[in-house]
Amino acid sequence: MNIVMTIAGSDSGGGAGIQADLKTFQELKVFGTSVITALTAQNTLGVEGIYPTTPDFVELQMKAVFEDFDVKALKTGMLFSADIIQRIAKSLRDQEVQIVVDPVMIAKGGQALLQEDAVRAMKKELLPIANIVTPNIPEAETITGMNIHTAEEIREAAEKILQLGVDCVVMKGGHLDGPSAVDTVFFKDGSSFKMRSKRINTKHTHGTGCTFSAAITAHLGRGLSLKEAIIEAKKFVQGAIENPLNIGHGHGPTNHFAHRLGYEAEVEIIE
Ligand SMILES: Nc1ncnc2c1ncn2[C@@H]1O[C@H](COP(=O)(O)OP(=O)(O)O)[C@@H](O)[C@H]1O
Ligand SMILES: Cc1ncc(COP(=O)(O)OP(=O)(O)O)c(N)n1
Repeated sequence: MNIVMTIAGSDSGGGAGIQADLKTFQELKVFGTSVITALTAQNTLGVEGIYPTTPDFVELQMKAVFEDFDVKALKTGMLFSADIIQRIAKSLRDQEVQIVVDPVMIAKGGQALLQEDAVRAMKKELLPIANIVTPNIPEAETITGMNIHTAEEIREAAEKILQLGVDCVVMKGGHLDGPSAVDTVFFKDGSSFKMRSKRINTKHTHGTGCTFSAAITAHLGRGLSLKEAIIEAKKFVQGAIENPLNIGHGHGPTNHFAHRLGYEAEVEIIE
């Protein structure tokens, strides 16, 4: 059995965070372990409160899992503070594990899930040891200090992020306009490719970023290459968005069961 880990915040509404990650792991047939950085009181309408875990207890959760399991790949999501990020980076120093960083900063409702001074720690401590980082456009703007509108600016921003030491940057296009949802992937050897899918006109996109990065992690845990894992994850999240559950009164969750029901989403790869 391939074992993976999520280091993230809990979403009481079940659509994002630890809950979305574990559902994705289960659907993709890997064994999911979890390290909780914060509890959120949250539903499809927004975040009502945040109760962070102490850095000591984050470290203890990681130690408990690592000393018992051979974790092949892990993802990080909501990390909340610089202190928690520093402790995670320290705990990962001696581990041989593939690392996917989803640089979660702000929830769809506008609530901050990462303190402002934590971005520095993410850039200095976490991205240099990561294999893949998956920023959406606003997150890439915060990391690079750039305004990003054009394809050329997406490439420039990705190059800046690669310079921090990560092997691969997936610039997610969910926040851009147009009939397609296009994500552009850049590797440190200079190669890149685009993944294009139909943009779904829906408000039920809560947890799309969490689900995408968890699916990448699951596929890395199953032994796929970085490129294969990213493509398979895009298909998984597309299927989950295309088949909404229509639950909750706000931005509802994506549908992780679509994959189990054999739904095959179309994703065009442009080299
Ligand atoms: N309306 C949509 N239709 C199709 N794909 C989407 C849509 N919104 C987001 N995606 C895809 O979902 C994944 C997560 O992207 P995004 O929503 O930008 O992340 P985040 O949740 O971090 O803001 C990406 O692959 C993106 O292209
Ligand atoms: C606990 C927790 N973690 C992450 C998020 C953000 O998830 P994301 O996939 O980016 O989805 P939206 O918040 O944009 O819907 C979260 N809300 N809660």
